[in-house]
Amino acid sequence: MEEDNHTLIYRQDSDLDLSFTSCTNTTISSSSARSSLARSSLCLSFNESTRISSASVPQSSNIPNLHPRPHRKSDPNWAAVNTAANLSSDGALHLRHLKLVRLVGSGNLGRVFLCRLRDYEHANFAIKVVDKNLLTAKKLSHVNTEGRILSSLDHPFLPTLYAHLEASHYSCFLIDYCSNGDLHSLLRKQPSYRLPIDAVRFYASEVLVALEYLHSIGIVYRDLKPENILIRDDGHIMLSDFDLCFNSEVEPTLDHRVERIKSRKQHRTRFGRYTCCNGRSRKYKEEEVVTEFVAEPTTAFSKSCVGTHEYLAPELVKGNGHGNGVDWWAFGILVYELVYGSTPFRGNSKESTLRNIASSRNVTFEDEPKCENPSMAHVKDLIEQLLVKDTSKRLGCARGATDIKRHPFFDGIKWPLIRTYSPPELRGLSVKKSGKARDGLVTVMPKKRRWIWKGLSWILMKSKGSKRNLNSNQNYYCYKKNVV
Ligand SMILES: Nc1ncnc2c1ncn2[C@@H]1O[C@H](COP(=O)(O)OP(=O)(O)OP(=O)(O)O)[C@@H](O)[C@H]1O
Repeated sequence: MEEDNHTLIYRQDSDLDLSFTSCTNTTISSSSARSSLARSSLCLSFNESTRISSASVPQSSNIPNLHPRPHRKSDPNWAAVNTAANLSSDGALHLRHLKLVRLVGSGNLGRVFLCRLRDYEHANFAIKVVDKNLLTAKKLSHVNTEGRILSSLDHPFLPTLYAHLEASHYSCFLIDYCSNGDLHSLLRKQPSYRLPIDAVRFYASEVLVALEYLHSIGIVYRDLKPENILIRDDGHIMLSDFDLCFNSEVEPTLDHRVERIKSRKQHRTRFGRYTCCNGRSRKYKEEEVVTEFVAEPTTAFSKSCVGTHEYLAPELVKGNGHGNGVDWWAFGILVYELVYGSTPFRGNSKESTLRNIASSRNVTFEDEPKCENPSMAHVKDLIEQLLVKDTSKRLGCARGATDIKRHPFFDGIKWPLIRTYSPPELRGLSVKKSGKARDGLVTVMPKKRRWIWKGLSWILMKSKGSKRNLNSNQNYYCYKKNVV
């Protein structure tokens, strides 16, 4: 048994719970079961032997020790798991501590069950059970990749690995349970399979932040699609399925960019009040140096053909090697699908879809009645900039999410506060209110509080005596370099 503060690795099969097999006939929960139309991921190995990046091959089957997880320290699920482990005679979590509730789905590698701790009914977990006897060496290496990556994550929009249990020929990962199923099933419940534009912005923003985190620790995800975006009970997302990821080096930088801002010049009057020049408001263009944190694995390189047909980037289809850009292409396809209910290059067969992606055909949008909503124009522009076939011109490839966040489609989003935004109200989505959520994506603060915040930030700026501010693009999560 190995244990650190956060993960308990069970190594003995003394309490092997054979209900993994007996549970398979249980009905799949409708909220979390994946729709039968879900698209399966593709993993071709014909290219892999030649020039695959060494970082993409799992070096060992061992899950490394976890780094501290500052963002989930106060998570009550951790407390429940630790309590169960501490009460055990050897201080370890075992399969016997868990009670399987029902099967929620099956994938390429294994089955996922909803489970609870036997002595604590209030916390739901998902356990992914992999029967290693049934897997080929290639699939086993995917399980190892998934385990290594899960053990390195610490982000609200990514799963927390509470325990990795090895029992006989089963490998089990205990992670967060997402009661609202996946975004693909949710999309199927909407009229014309489309989401309202504000809901698109909500999910796109959360996915963007999750991808930003993965890239900042050198992980290229490669399997972005609505099927892999799970929805937690509070309505926020959790990306899942890390078996197709690959690792790369990443060199973080702090970039300085000059931004022209509009401001109103103000003078202090002798009465001590603020007023505008000549009593009228005048706009001045000012320049401000904005410091941005950029950590994008621009040197990532792999030749394996993995992903899901409709979401594959052209460079991946052509098989000459690909890097970080495949995730930004897939992000463009995702946004398109959320807006239009289908993917832009889909053909009558998988082959014709691949041909459309590899062709020089650009993304097109269906004719719509004239729409007054400026967000529609913005979202189309965002999609066009992401679905650029030439990676050197594709938005995100050079500086990652930092550039994408500045796109007008995301105007008004306060990135550091993203977790506090209320999820959209959608058919088929049942959200447990935490009481802390803000209403709407672009929350307007009461006037009095706005002024207090402005005052505070002015005082902070003065006290630092610096002309350079970090703008809202800065990353607030704990950055870890090459932890995987
Ligand atoms: N944490 C979770 N909470 C709720 N449902 C989950 C969770 N993880 C997975 N599922 C569901 O279980 C099913 C299987 O998930 P899993 O990740 O094993 O398969 P998959 O995504 O098909 O994997 P692969 O793409 O490797 O075949 C999916 O329908 C998924 O929606």
